[in-house]
Amino acid sequence: MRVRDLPLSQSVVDHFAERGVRELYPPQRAAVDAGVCDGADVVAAVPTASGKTLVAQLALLTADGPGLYVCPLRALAREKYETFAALPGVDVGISTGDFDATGEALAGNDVVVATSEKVDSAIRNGASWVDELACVVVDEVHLLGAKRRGPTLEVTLATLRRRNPDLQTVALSATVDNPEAIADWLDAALVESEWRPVDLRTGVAVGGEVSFDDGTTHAVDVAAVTDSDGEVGDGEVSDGEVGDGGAGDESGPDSTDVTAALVADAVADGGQCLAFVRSRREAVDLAERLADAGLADALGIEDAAAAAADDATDVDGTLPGQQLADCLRAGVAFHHAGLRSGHRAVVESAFRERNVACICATPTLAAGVNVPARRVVVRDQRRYSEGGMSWIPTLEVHQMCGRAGRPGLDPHGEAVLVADADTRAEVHERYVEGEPEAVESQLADPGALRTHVLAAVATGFAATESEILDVFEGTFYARETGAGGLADAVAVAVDDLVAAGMVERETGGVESYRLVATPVGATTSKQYVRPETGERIVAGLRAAADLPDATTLTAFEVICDTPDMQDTYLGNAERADIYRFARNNAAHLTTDMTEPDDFEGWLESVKTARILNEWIGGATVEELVERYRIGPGDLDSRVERAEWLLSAAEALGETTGVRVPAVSRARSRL
Ligand SMILES: Nc1ncnc2c1ncn2[C@@H]1O[C@H](COP(=O)(O)OP(=O)(O)OP(=O)(O)O)[C@@H](O)[C@H]1O
Repeated sequence: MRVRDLPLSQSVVDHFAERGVRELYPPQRAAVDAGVCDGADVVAAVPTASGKTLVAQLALLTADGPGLYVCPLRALAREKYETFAALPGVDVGISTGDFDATGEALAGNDVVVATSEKVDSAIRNGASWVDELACVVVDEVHLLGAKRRGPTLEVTLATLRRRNPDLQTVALSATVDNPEAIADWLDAALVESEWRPVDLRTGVAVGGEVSFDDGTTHAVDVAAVTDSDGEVGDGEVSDGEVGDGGAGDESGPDSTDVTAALVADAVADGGQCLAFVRSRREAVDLAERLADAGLADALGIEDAAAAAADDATDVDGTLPGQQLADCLRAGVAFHHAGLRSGHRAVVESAFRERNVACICATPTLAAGVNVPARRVVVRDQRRYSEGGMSWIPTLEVHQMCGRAGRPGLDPHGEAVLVADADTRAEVHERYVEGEPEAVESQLADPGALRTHVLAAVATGFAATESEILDVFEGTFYARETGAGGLADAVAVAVDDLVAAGMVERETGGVESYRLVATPVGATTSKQYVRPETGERIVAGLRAAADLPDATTLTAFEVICDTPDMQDTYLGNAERADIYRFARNNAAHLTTDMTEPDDFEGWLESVKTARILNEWIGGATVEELVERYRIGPGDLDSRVERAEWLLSAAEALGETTGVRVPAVSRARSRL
C-alpha cells in the first residue's frame, strides 16, 4: 500500500516521500485496513520502531476536525511536536509544562501535543478546545500500568470519550500481553504485529560468549578490556540508588568487563551502542570506564566528539557537566534523569548524528526519545526495589532491547543481556523467551482515586457517588473489573475528601444529598495538586501565619513537605547536618521536630527547602550540586515544581484568606 494512495494532500505525500516514506510498513497497512484514516477507533500494539508515528499522523491528518496527541513524557512530546510541526499546512500547538495553567491559546490548532496531566488539567479548568476534538491519539498507552501517570491517563481518556462520544480514539502500545483488553476497553479494532523494520536478535552473554536466539553465537575478547586492577563496576552508588555491581563473580570477568567488551566489539565493527545499567552512578562509572577504551578513535569521530563535548560544556559548568564533556570527548556519554535537559539533548542529538559511540544509560532512555543503535547491552536486569533486589519487568527490558537496529543502516539489531553462569537460564527465560507483562490498571490506588474523585466533583461532572461511578465507567479499570468493583473504594475516597475539607455533603431533601467541592477543594483541583498536597498547604499556611517569623524557608518547607514535591535523597553523612539545620531554624518551620510520623521524609523535605532557599539566595547550580550531591537536572525539576506549588499555595491562601507574604516573596524570587 502506497502513501500516495491514502486520503492525504499532495504536499503531505511529498513531505513523506522526501523522508523516504512511500510504502506503508505492514503494521501501518493493517492500521489503515482497520480504518485509521476513516475515523475508526484503533489500538496498535506493535514493536518499537515499527512506525507508530505515521499511524498517529494518518489519524490526525484525516480526522474531521482538530486532533490531540497525548504523550506520557515531555521529552517525547517535544520530539513529536517537531515531527508534526514539520507537516505542511498543519498548525500544531504544544502543552507539556505539566503544571502551568491550560491555555485557551491551544484552541485553533489542527493538532495539540500534550501530556495526559496537561489534558487532565485543561479539562478541570474548563478549556473549551477539548470539546472540539475529532480525534485523540494516545501514545505509549501501555503506561496505563504506571503508578502515578496511569490513572490520570485512563480517567482523562474516559472523560474525553464520555464528553465527546464521536471522538475517534487511536491508541499506540508497545507489545504487551493483553492488547486485546486495551482494544476491548476502547471498543477499538486491534492491530497486533511482531513486525520490525530491522530484524532483532537477542542474546545472553556469559563471560565473552554470546548465545543468540537465532542459534548463532558470538565471542568477544573480555581480556582485552579488563582493567589491570579489575576494580571497575563494583557498584558504588549514590542518589538513593543501590547496586550490587552487576552479575559478575570474583573469579571471572564481571558484568562491567563483559559490557565493555561488547561495546568495544560493536564499535570496532563500526556500530554504535546503548548500554543500560540500573543506576545513575553506574551509568557515569561505566561511561568513565569506557572513556579509556579509545572508542572515538575506533569509530573515527574524534573531531565530532570534541564538538559534542564543547556543546555539553556550553550548557553549564557543573561537575556532572564537566564529567559528561570529558566522556563525550572520548566518544562516550551517560544519560539519566539527573542530567539537565540541555545535556540530555546534546547526548541524544550527538548520538543520532553518530558523534558518540556509546551511551551508558538508565532505563529511562528506553522509554524516551528515538535513539536507535546497532547493539544494545543490558548489563543489569535487577535493581533495588522496596523488597530488595528484584527483576526488571520484561516489558521494560524489551523496550531497551527494541532500541537495537537502525532502519536502513544495520543489517540487524542486536540486544545482549549480560548474565553469569548462575543467572543465564533465568535471564534467558524471562527476557529472551518471556512475554511482556499484561497492562494492569492502577486506578484503585487510594491516592489516585481521591485525586480523580475530587476532580469529578469539582468540575461538576458528578454530584453523587453513583455519578462518580458513571465518570469512571469508561475507565480501563471499570472495563476490566466492572464499575461495581470501584464502588467501595469511591465511597472511601469521598469520606476521605469530606474529612479533609475538600468536599461537602449538601443535604437536599430527606436522605438525599449532593456532593460539592469546598472552595479549598475546588482550588486544589484547579491548581492540579493532589488533595493531600492541598490539605498540607492549607495547614502549613495557617501555621505559618501564626509564626512570628515566617520566612521564605517557611514557605519552602510547606510546599516541600507534600507528595507533589519529589523526595531529595538524604545520605547518612548529611543527615546530622540537616538535623542541626532544622533545629537551628525551628522558629521558621511550620512543623515541630517531634511531630512528623515520617521523620526521615520530613528531614528530606527540609533538605529540599534549604536547597531552594539557597537557590533564591543566589547560590549557583554548580555550588548546590556540589554541596548537596544533587543532580543538576534534579535541581531544575525541583525549582519547576516549587514554582507550581508556590502558585498553588498563593491560590489556596487567597481562597482561605490566610495571607503569608513569605509565599509570594519566595515565588517572585524563584
Ligand atoms: N513506511 C515507512 N517507510 C519508511 N520509513 C518509515 C516508515 N514508517 C516509519 N518510518 C521510519 O521509521 C522510523 C521509526 O518510526 P517511528 O518513530 O514511528 O517508530 P515508533 O513505532 O514510533 O517507535 P517507538 O517505539 O520508538 O515510539 C522513523 O525514522 C520513521 O521515519
